[in-house]
Amino acid sequence: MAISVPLHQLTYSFFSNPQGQWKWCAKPSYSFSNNSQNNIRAIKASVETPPFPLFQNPKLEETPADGLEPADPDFYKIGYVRSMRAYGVEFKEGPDGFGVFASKDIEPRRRARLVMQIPLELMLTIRQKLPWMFFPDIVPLGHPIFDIINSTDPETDWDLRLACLLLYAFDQDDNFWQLYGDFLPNADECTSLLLATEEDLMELQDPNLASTMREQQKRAREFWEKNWHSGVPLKIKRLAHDPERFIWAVSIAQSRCINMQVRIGALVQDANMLIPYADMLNHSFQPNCFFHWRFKDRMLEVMVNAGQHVRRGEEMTVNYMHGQMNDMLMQRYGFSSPVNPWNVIQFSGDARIHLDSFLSVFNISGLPEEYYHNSTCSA
Ligand SMILES: C[S@@+](CC[C@H](N)C(=O)[O-])C[C@H]1O[C@@H](n2cnc3c(N)ncnc32)[C@H](O)[C@@H]1O
Repeated sequence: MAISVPLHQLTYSFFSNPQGQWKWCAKPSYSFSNNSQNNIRAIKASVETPPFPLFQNPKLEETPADGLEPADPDFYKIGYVRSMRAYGVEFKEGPDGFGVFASKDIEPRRRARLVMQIPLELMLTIRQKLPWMFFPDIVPLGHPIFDIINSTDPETDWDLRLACLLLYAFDQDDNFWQLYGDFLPNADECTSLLLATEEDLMELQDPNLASTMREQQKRAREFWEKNWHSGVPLKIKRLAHDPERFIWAVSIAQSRCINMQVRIGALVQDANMLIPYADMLNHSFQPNCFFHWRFKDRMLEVMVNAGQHVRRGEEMTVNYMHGQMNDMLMQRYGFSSPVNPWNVIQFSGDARIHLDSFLSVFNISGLPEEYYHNSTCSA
């Protein structure tokens, strides 16, 4: 797992791309190398063909024309042998980290179309309400991590709880997340502001967001100090030797958690879930995909919208947040969107007429659309 890079050795920076999007990153670019041992995300394609037929894996090229790197075949294999299925999609590394791309044209259909299925067994899941419950049932009663998770508030501490479960899963022999962890962003790749230094937070030029992030960092650090003190048993200690490791796990939980109402057996429950493969979908306010929980088979399905045309090579996306402004996107995921519709000042039809008539006094009329937008939209 690529998570032990000491934070103080890194240079973090905020940068905006030509589209006006703000993003925080420990390094301005990714390292395209296949070396998970050296804390570098494994992404390089090999020329082996995966031994399973359902994946329509693209023919791997030495230098991809689109500048994106196909995922390591192992990335598919570890999920496939445990019943994850994907149809007509491929995972590639690009400017926003891993993303999911169409490997063939998807013609518009009257009904939504299935592209991925991920079974419950591969997910890390914690219920939001007491009695708390998690899947898969990997934490034995009496294990001290059980007590640590149990000491939290299920409604507010979902991120701390998921972080504990994730760290615990990494430590379990033969647990799927031990393998999947190699494909998660490490501390210098993860854009979460939880990993930002004080200097970086000052650069935000948003005192509210900066102070929220400081509080969140403090909360995660204090939780680690309380539960990872020198007297804890080794089986707890080794899950997170330092607070940076724990804060990294919280940032993974925050930036990848999917909240869903799932029915498992007779229980319908709100759950916080880390869902492998689905968590590689990047965000768009005009997404072409959505998530669907399939009760019968207890699996998450990623569906392409009805009527949606997706061309080969196009990115598949979901909408992470409805009705939230860029500061919320920054807080949770470490990026903002220049086209966030919730950062637009809402003028009612009348208000806009009033604005136009006010401006006409100054001989200004017919302002381009962007002048009606809130100029503070980049967090
Ligand atoms: C759920 S993960 C998606 C997979 C991720 N790209 C990866 O490499 O593992 C969410 C993270 O992806 C990145 N991301 C997703 N959508 C993005 C977007 N529209 N613009 C910039 N970064 C984005 C951010 O770093 C965010 O914290």
